[in-house]
Amino acid sequence: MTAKTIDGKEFAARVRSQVGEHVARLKNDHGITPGLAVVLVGEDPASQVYVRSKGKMTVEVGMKSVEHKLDADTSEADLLAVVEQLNNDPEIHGILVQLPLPKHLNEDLIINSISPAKDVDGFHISNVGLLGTGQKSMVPCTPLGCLMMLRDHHGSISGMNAVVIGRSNIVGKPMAQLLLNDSATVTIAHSRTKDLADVVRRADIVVAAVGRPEMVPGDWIKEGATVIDVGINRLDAPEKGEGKTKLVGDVHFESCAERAGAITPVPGGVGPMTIACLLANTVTACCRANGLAEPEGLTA
Ligand SMILES: NC(=O)C1=CN([C@@H]2O[C@H](COP(=O)(O)OP(=O)(O)OC[C@H]3O[C@@H](n4cnc5c(N)ncnc54)[C@H](OP(=O)(O)O)[C@@H]3O)[C@@H](O)[C@H]2O)C=CC1
Ligand SMILES: Nc1nc(=O)c2c([nH]1)NC[C@@H]1CN(c3ccc(C(=O)N[C@@H](CCC(=O)O)C(=O)O)cc3)C=[N+]21
Repeated sequence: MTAKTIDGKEFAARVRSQVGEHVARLKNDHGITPGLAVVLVGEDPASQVYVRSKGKMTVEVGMKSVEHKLDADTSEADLLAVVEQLNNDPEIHGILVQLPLPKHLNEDLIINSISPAKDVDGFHISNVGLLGTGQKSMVPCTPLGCLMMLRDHHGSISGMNAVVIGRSNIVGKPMAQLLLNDSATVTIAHSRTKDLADVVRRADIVVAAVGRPEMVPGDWIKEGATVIDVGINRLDAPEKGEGKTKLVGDVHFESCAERAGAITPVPGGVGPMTIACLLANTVTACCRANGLAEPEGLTA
């Protein structure tokens, strides 16, 4: 079997155009412009890539975009003050604090200082709890993007065997929760999992969120399975020229594509969907803040 490549770039463009329509309606009918604030502390290169394309796309869909770039040695008190100011700013509906934060800052403390209603990353403890109990919440963008692609491809994933490789709070765990809420049978694998190959071989859906370049080989993939590759790994690519780099995922694309039924590429898969879902979450947050009907199809 040769897999269908799920075009995340194209899917994300569709989601963004839906978001754009909602933004236009909010402006025309209610005089409201959704606003998204991104806070970046220090200069993590992966984060910078993300912040750059995010800012561009926020403006493209007609939303207000605010960026706070703080020095790597910013104190916890100063960062908390920035978050507090954004919490109280009526023109800001979504707040994202870029992770990872420099070591001297307590990530949990900072994340939980964001107003849950503005927590468009869905990382605040009350959003995590709401998602875990199947209540309306802000849903983390990367897992939400993965879920949208799975629903689009399969219609329903009810009863399917899903394996999530990785158990981080930002990807693996919320991904497993969303799959479970859609009635998949979910296994979460991690670095202590025994016989990972055999675990993955049972999966109808494989979501790889490990952070290890091309770790999942094709011979782990059940014939016809759907493979969602969350990994973003930047490698040196001397074959492209001196000093050049390339992005690869956590799955070995060519060999997995030979066995899978469908697969997401890197780049152009989950990454663009993450940003589209961030914009979708900001519109959702804005509608909720104003007591307006929220967009359909853009939430879990
Ligand atoms: N496309 C996008 O929008 C996004 C992409 N990413 C990418 O997704 C990947 C994962 O990110 P994130 O969840 O933050 O990463 P973390 O490093 O926080 O988590 C990685 C997880 O993978 C597990 N793991 C590590 N090695 C192995 C192994 N050999 N076998 C099985 N499991 C293993 C770890 O297990 P343990 O818990 O036991 O240590 C851990 O649970 C990265 O490549 C990241 O760049 C992240 C966010 C957004
Ligand atoms: N609070 C917080 N929320 C996040 O969601 C968050 C974060 N911190 N820290 C960093 C990770 C990483 N992340 C990416 C999002 C999009 C792409 C993306 O669009 N990637 C493009 C490629 C971009 C390129 O060419 O470099 C693609 O896959 O096609 C990548 C990575 C969000 N993260």
